[in-house]
Amino acid sequence: MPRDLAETACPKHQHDAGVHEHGSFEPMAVARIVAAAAGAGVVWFWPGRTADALAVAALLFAGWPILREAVSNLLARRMTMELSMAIAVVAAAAIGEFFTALVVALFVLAAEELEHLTVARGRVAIHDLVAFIPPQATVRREGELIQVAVAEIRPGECVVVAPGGKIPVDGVVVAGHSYADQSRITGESMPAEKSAGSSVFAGSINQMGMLEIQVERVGRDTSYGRIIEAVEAAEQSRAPVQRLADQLAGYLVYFALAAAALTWLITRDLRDTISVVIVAGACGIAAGTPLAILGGIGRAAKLGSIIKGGVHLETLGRVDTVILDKTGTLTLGRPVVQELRPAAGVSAGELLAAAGSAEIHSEHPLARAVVEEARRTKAALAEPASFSYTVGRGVTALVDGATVLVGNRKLLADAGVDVPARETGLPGSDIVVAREGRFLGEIIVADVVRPEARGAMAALQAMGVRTLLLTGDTAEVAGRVAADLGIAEVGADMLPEDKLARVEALVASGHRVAMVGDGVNDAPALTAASLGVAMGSGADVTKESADVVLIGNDLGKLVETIRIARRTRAIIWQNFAGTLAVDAVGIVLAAVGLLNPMLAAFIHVGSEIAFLLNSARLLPAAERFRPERNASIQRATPKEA
Ligand SMILES: Nc1ncnc2c1ncn2[C@@H]1O[C@H](COP(=O)(O)OP(=O)(O)OP(=O)(O)O)[C@@H](O)[C@H]1O
Ligand SMILES: [Zn+2]
Repeated sequence: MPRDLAETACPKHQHDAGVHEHGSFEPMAVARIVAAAAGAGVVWFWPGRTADALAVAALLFAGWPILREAVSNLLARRMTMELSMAIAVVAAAAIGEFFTALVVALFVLAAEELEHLTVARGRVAIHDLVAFIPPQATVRREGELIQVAVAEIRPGECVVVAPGGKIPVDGVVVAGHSYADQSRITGESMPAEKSAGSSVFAGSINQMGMLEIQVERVGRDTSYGRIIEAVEAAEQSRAPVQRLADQLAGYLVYFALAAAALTWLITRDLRDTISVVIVAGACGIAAGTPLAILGGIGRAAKLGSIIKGGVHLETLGRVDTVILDKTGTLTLGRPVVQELRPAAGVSAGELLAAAGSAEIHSEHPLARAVVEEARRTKAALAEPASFSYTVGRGVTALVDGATVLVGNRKLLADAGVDVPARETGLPGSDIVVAREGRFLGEIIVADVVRPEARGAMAALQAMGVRTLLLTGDTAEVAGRVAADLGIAEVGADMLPEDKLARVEALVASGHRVAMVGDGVNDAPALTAASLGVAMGSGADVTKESADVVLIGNDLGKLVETIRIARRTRAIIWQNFAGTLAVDAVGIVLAAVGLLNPMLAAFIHVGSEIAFLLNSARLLPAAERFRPERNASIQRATPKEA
């Protein structure tokens, strides 16, 4: 069940108990760090029995969480860093090296605190998203304006948003004129003009005038709600690389303990043995990996790309083939009738009326274009008595007692209609129409290629990604679009099952395939692909089956999202390689007696923090609502209007 946005707006629900709220210091952790430092100071400056007693007390107090964690790990038969560090601390204390024990404990505690702060910062950046929707909104009920909780607003109601206010719902403007900053949803930094009929999104900021909005979606159902949901899911879901990271961290502990045993057997030097145990750190990968994934997903969300989990981010970073559907994906999906070509003895109006009537109930973009043109020219439309749709072919309807076919040449040919061959060089896709077995003529429909599509395809190719256009349209139209956009491979006249088979074949041959689509009939191919990408304007099923949704319908954002995914992968692998290198070198140095336990602890903690910060580079900057910046946009925009 989708939870309500307002309900989760309280950040308390979001954090698990172990993590500090809002990235602040926890007094108890600070007290333990201070105790360890003070204890170490006392032993160093005033050595003696009293100092030793104080040191033991400080050690018990400061080292308690490490010890407790180690014991619970031991009981759970899990090999962790806490366990090896606890062994080292206890061993050092046992041979009377209280200073060493305290300093190692100090390093471990400080590193843990830093780790918590970094991870918490990542979560704060993301929960800022949640807190962005105001809990209350102004609604018009029975003619009066009242304040209600956002959770209580229902679709169909009207909300009023004052200038400078945040838009709390997805909906359509019914009155007012303004500009909205939608950067949080679409990643688009230019404010968009809004007037009656415009769609607005929850999470955008109304910049200038009063807007009255008819509510379509509230809370988790809004585009913004889905972004939040995706990011939260990402926090919880575990990418395969995460399991690898945890395993690797476990092996490193075993390896360090084995190396320590060997060191002891050969050198009989307890200090060197302790150094070997201490030096190998793995939190840089154990904690750095989820942080990188969280950062990657958060960053993509800021662009308006919803990635539904770490596993998909990982797949996206390895995609080598991108398959695109034509209508709605490479084109705007709003085709317009260009030309009517009635057959001899048929009038243009008759052709359009027959086609328009048959298509009245079809949701297909081509059908909408035909119906729109029929309405615009006031053609005589009739309600069809029956209506059926053949996937990838077109519609068959009973209009005024006559069977009307509207679709491609195959539809008519299958019904035994004599259709003249398709002329080449038509300015768009052609729809053929027949009534009672007689060819009535052709309707030429053209769609506009998305302005960013060409640049996006070029960028994908530059990144070494193969692009492929698969469409149900004719080879001529498909070839023209592909040539225009610089796409090398084309599959035309494809039924949804042909697309599916093609995707499955590519996946089976070892390619990592992203399928980008928007239509209902793209859903199977999206599911079969290694990664399904849906356009935000697409059908709901398509968005459901997809692993990534491009809310802003911008193919350029797809390219940027792939870049983010690749960067995330690169950072995770840097951390893996770095950790292995530091640990290997450290263990060797410690075993041959070149490190003391404190230096070993310093190397352990220092390298871990370096890798953690490496991951933190991916986190999007925590951006709060900044009135100054928005005010300047507010002044700048009207000039253009
Ligand atoms: N309602 C309809 N009216 C007219 N023609 C239709 C209709 N439905 C399908 N067709 C014909 O069938 C072809 C394939 O349709 P389909 O919906 O499978 O396309 P698609 O593969 O999703 O297209 P694209 O790749 O362009 O998005 C269309 O190009 C059109 O010629
Ligand atoms: Zn560690």
